[in-house]
Amino acid sequence: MKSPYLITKEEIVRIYKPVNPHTHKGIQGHAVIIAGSYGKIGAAVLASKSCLKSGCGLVTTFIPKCGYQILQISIPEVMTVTDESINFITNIHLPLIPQAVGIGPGIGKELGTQKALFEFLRVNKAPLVLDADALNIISENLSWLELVPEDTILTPHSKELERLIGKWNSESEKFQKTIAFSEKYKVIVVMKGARTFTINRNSVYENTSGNAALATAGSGDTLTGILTSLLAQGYEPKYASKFGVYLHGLTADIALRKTGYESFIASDIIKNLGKAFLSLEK
Ligand SMILES: NC(=O)C1=CN([C@@H]2O[C@H](COP(=O)(O)OP(=O)(O)OC[C@H]3O[C@@H](n4cnc5c(N)ncnc54)[C@H](OP(=O)(O)O)[C@@H]3O)[C@@H](O)[C@H]2O)[C@@H](O)CC1
Ligand SMILES: Nc1ncnc2c1ncn2[C@@H]1O[C@H](COP(=O)(O)OP(=O)(O)O)[C@@H](O)[C@H]1O
Ligand SMILES: [Mg+2]
Repeated sequence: MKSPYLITKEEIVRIYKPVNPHTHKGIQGHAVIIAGSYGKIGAAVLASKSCLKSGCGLVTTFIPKCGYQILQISIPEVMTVTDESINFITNIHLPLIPQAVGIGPGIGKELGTQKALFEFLRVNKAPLVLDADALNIISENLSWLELVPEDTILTPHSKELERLIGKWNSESEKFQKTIAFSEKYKVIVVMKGARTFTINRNSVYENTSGNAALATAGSGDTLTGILTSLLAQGYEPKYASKFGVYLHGLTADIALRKTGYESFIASDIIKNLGKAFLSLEK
């Protein structure tokens, strides 16, 4: 394997498109987050809030009924559409055409949710982020990846990656298998971990921001929201995937002085998104 390209601040500053003063919320993009099940509505809250706080104009979140009040009270800026089922997602129906969709955090693996994911993948045309249980379900149905838009972004942590590509015997085999997977299915794989690598076909990019404070519940759910927001704003997946992981890591680098490693939580990622964007302005 070639040595990875580093995702540096200089490159991200070139990718970053500051907000046009004449824009409006319709132009900023409408993102959809499909997330949550009973006991894991927090994943939907975190993904939705990070999505809205990363610059898209509108966010609609699709959740099972049990999450309705939680979501509306936690984030009044986000619109909510509920499934007919109370505890988990069974039938994804969206009253809009989204500019991007992020699906998977906290959805679980109930049979009804698996069917709903399949039906959704069959009809969806919007740029897509697949995370968490969406990946776990797809691991058992890899042919479903033939349904997703080219350059869909997958964000597995190492266990989820193993479910997708199978076990590896060395680091280099892990990269080889992930590159082959990215090529076969024409997707971008963000291999999350203490070091995060973005694999786009045979190109490997290593993120240079972030620290161990990110090792906390919901940290990946917020990354899904950030990536979905960038896609909804029109960033191409090859740029959104690098920009998103860099911004996500940057929030932890900014927050660390105040929170230390121990008290940093996923909500601190969201809280520091503003400072992260500001630090990219020339
Ligand atoms: N508030 C909420 O609503 C929250 C909801 N959430 C939702 O819960 C669902 C389950 O998600 P999950 O990721 O916790 O479970 P799972 O896929 O079994 O993986 C966990 C196992 O993987 C391993 N592991 C190895 N390397 C790793 C790494 N770098 N990063 C992470 N793990 C790594 C490690 O195993 P070990 O190394 O111990 O063998 C570990 O035991 C999912 O839908 C998610 O969105 C969460 O976001 C939390 C907040
Ligand atoms: N030690 C670490 N250093 C830097 N980043 C980390 C570290 N541990 C975890 N992360 C980052 O935190 C996020 C964790 O994602 P994930 O495991 O999906 O969390 P969750 O499912 O709880 O939301 C990933 O972006 C990962 O790269
Ligand atoms: Mg996760």
